[in-house]
Amino acid sequence: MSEKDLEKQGFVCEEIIPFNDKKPLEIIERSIIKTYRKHIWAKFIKAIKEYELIKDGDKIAVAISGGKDSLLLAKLFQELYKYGNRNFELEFIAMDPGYHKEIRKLLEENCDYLGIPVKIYDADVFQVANKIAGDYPCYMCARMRRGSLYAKAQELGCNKLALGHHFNDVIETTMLNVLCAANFKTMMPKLKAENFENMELIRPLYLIEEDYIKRFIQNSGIMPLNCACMVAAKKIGNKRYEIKALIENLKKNFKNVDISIFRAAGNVSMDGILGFEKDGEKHSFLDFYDDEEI
Ligand SMILES: Nc1ncnc2c1ncn2[C@@H]1O[C@H](COP(=O)(O)OP(=O)(O)OP(=O)(O)O)[C@@H](O)[C@H]1O
Repeated sequence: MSEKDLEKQGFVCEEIIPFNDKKPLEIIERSIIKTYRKHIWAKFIKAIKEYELIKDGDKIAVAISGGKDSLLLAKLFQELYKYGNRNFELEFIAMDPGYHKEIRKLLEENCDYLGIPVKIYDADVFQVANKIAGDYPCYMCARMRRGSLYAKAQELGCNKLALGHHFNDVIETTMLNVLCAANFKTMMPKLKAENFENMELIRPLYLIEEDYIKRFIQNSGIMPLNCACMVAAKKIGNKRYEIKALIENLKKNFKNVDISIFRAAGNVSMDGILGFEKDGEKHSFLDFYDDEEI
């Protein structure tokens, strides 16, 4: 699919336009646990319980890009802190990778309006990724961004970094890996950081569908950062957008196909695979075949 076709379908830097003026903060906060109780709040709590994302004494750095997902993530953590047993601490961090002045201002205004005490710091990610990664800056940018966020979280004494990836990010990653990288690997709800000791990454929006996040933000009247990237926007289209469109099309003919893709990662049959990789080492089913009883 060409960039033009994707744009026509609204898959390139889709703008999220509010449905109404900004609602008062108390109304926005209440909507999270009332209007969106089933599709957002309950799923946030479910992911935290099911994947054991929070442990007593955790200090969690919530990473805010200013987009719809991470703004919601920050509000969810604040609500949990308000009503939960407060067995954890929170920090809110945002890295300015070289945003345009207006975008930085929007990020500050939104966090201010939403009562999120965010610590914004500068990092030269856009320029460096653009310089060293040529036509494909996204991968490099994402890696550098992750490293920078881990470092900031650690500096603040945090042991966890929370990111705003959601259900659709998870299934798109699974499909990207099968269709483009010839492997079966999903996006995990939590993982241990490779280069940062005692640091874990958690994804509390893991079970929340993107459509509800969009709806929540549009109803709140907040204008999130939509397309803050200053580098890739002018370069090639992102394969992720094509996968998004593919899944949308599949949904027309296959009932609950999104849920099936999601669940596949939890139902892998070890008797039905040719090989697997564990801790960087490859294994074949033949390694075990002769030892198994007939
Ligand atoms: N500049 C940044 N500062 C802090 N956190 C960031 C930044 N960029 C990304 N993140 C974190 O990484 C997550 C995934 O980033 P990605 O760019 O894929 O976000 P997204 O899908 O556009 O989500 P969002 O709507 O939150 O921007 C974000 O939800 C956020 O938690």
